[in-house]
Amino acid sequence: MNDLDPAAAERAFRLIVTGGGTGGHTYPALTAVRTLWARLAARGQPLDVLWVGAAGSLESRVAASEGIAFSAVATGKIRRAKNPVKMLTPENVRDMTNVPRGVLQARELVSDFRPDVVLATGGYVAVPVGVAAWLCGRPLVVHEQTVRLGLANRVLARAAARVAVSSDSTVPLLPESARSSAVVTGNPVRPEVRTGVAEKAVHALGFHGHDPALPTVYVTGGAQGAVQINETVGAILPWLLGHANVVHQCGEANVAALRERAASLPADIAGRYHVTGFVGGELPHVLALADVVISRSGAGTIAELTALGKASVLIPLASSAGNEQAHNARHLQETGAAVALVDEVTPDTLRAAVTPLLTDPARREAMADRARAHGRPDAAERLVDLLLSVTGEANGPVG
Ligand SMILES: CC(=O)N[C@H]1[C@@H](OP(=O)(O)OP(=O)(O)OC[C@H]2O[C@@H](n3ccc(=O)[nH]c3=O)[C@H](O)[C@@H]2O)O[C@H](CO)[C@@H](O)[C@@H]1O
Repeated sequence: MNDLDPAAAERAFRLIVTGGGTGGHTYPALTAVRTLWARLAARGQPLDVLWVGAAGSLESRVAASEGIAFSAVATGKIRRAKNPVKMLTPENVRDMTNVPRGVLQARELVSDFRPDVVLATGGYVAVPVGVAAWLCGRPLVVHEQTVRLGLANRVLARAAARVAVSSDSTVPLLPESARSSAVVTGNPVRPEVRTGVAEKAVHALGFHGHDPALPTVYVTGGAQGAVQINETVGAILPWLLGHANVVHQCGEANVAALRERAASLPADIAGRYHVTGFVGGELPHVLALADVVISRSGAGTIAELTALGKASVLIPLASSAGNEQAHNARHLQETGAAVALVDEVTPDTLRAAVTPLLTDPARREAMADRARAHGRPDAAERLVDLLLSVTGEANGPVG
């Protein structure tokens, strides 16, 4: 057990965490909470956590399943348009009024809870909570998962005591006033992601036709699935199954159509194809089984693929904020750590990108090693160091 001032051991460390909307913002927050809990437990100090998020959201479900106290605040997504007048849609006007309402609700929560620190991991809901932290003079740590700052974090970076970023290349892109408070921590990956066992995936998925003599391709479009990836993979599926087993995560909304399509595959290869809407608790095992991953390039997925060292073909979501998924994919491609299919995504370009990775194991392993060189397995620990280091610092107008 580490040394700790006895007075501090009696008192719980108080954390408000906010962020969500997607897995990319939610899971790093969860990983930071778990890592902080373990760090404090090792020195005999309890942790009190309140997660502030949107009602009915992914983060509310994750907090409930982890036994973390949760409070909802109003939040609004501002839909951007090139012409500012076009932003005055009824949805935007309603959502704009939600933001000040959310700030008032969050200010009450922060002032009642009196956190030692507030951690914001992005998403629209983080804005009112981060602003409330600043208004109440509580230290705010912002964590950014992507190379380019998301909109919520661009707003909050100016109010933060520290801005934790996932890549060195983010620092020059920060607002000038936030650069001196930037710390490169990396993007925390859920610890269980590194504990997968390939054989367990075959069992957990009921993937009875899996051929252990062939490599396995994991196709994933993020939590919702990606129609573009589903269609492009679908067009080369009979060819792909001639060379590999395929686990295809396609999004719950698409699973029925893809299963119907799979029913017409020739019998000798059909067993090598496993399609599923969402990969839940078995994700670590599926990643362990995968030799090649075909995926979107959201920051969470990239952090996992680099932490594990996986060869991948990345097909970025073209409409991601600031085109950051394309930036993520190109960033890895520059060092041979992935193949980025950015401009021309067709069955032919996908087949050309995947072929050498399936037919040449040495090439695949070299790419996996270069991907691993980008990984930051200690990201959660570094973020926790930062949370503990700002405790007691004054921040904001009343600090
Ligand atoms: C559409 C959108 O706004 N995307 C953004 C969102 O990504 P989004 O959250 O969609 O995607 P990420 O790659 O960041 O994270 C997805 C997470 O969900 C997990 N997963 C996925 C599928 C599945 O079946 N099971 C499962 O557990 C992945 O392993 C990963 O941990 O936030 C990221 C982080 O700010 C951004 O980089 C993305 O551009």
